[in-house]
Amino acid sequence: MNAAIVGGTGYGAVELIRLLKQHPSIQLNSVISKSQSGTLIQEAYPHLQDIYSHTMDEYDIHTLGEETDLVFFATPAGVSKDLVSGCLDKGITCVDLSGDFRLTGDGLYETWYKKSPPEKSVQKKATYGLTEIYRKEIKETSLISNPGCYPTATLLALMPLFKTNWAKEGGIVIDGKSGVSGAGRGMSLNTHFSETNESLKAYKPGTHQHIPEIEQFLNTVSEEEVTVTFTPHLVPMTRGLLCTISVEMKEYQTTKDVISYYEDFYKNDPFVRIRPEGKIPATKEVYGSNFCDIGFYSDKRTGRLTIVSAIDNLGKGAAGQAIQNVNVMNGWEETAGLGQVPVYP
Ligand SMILES: NC(=O)C1=CN([C@@H]2O[C@H](COP(=O)(O)OP(=O)(O)OC[C@H]3O[C@@H](n4cnc5c(N)ncnc54)[C@H](OP(=O)(O)O)[C@@H]3O)[C@@H](O)[C@H]2O)C=CC1
Ligand SMILES: CC(=O)N[C@@H](CCC(=O)OP(=O)(O)O)C(=O)O
Repeated sequence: MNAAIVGGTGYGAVELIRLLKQHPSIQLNSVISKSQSGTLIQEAYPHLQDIYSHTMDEYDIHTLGEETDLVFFATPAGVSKDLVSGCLDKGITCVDLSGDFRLTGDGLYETWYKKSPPEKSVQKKATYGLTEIYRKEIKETSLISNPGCYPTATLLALMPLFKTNWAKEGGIVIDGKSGVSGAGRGMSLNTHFSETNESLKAYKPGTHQHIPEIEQFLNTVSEEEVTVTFTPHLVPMTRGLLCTISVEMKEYQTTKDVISYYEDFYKNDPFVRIRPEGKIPATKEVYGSNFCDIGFYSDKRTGRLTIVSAIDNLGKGAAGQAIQNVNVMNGWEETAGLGQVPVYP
């Protein structure tokens, strides 16, 4: 299968290039760059010398239609929503890493992304690519809306809990922490070295665009309406994302019982690793991989359950999960191209 990546010089694209190099059934035949078409990717990323040796292309739907079966959009919000339908018309499968197709409720995308929404007819074709939860739907779609990084870690931690009706719908507190690559490669005052190094800061409390995404999908499995308090933090590390989630339980369950339920829930999912009692995951333990590691502590004293979920924001949080979804869509081994053991230390 021939694939193209749009947004060629961004971090998501570069992670896709790294992972696709190991994929047995996908041939990368075009890296499309708005800012640097005509140049070699190694001009921007010397580590990719001899890894992808064609010059980067301009976006041209006719060439894509003739040469490409699959397009990954690794572009900022607001780009893919206008390009995807042209690809689908030509029979090209699309995987969108941005937030353009994730929010389905009326007015949600405009409110949280401050942009005009995608055409409803195209939006309807999108399937949310949280692989472990929507595998059946993913098999039947040609447009994947890949989840956000914080929602991936949060929903994998919380969906099982709401499916079993153990948690109260209110009072969910999510403390998210991301490495700086989560903000992409573009330069900004917020992310440069002296602003982030030796510092830890919260941003967008209560207003982050991933809040409606988390609530929308939890609401598909909860009895009553779920609301979440989500505060992301920027951490002075390159990669990695950790969500520490506190939930009020309807009835106390021991940590052992919670773990045993999650182990069973994810027993056929090669990328979700449930930690044994007393072991809480760290971002270093998933670095460079497609794993989501989840640990638990159930507090009898407060009646609250703490869930800690760790991913690599560029792996399971973006490019890794995008490839996992393509594997599922094509009936390939779900782990194809994704066998990387986390880089440690
Ligand atoms: N970084 C992360 O950890 C995660 C990112 N995402 C999402 O994935 C997408 C890509 O993220 P990331 O790679 O980190 O972002 P980057 O900012 O690193 O890269 C995005 C790339 O898109 C291209 N681009 C920028 N503006 C436009 C435009 N107006 N039209 C077309 N192309 C444009 C540029 O590449 P060029 O000029 O070469 O075309 C740019 O480098 C985003 O939507 C992001 O929110 C989702 C989960 C995690
Ligand atoms: C550290 C950092 O800035 N992370 C980004 C991650 C979100 C993202 O990638 O945006 P979409 O998934 O909505 O497209 C942020 O908080 O906005």
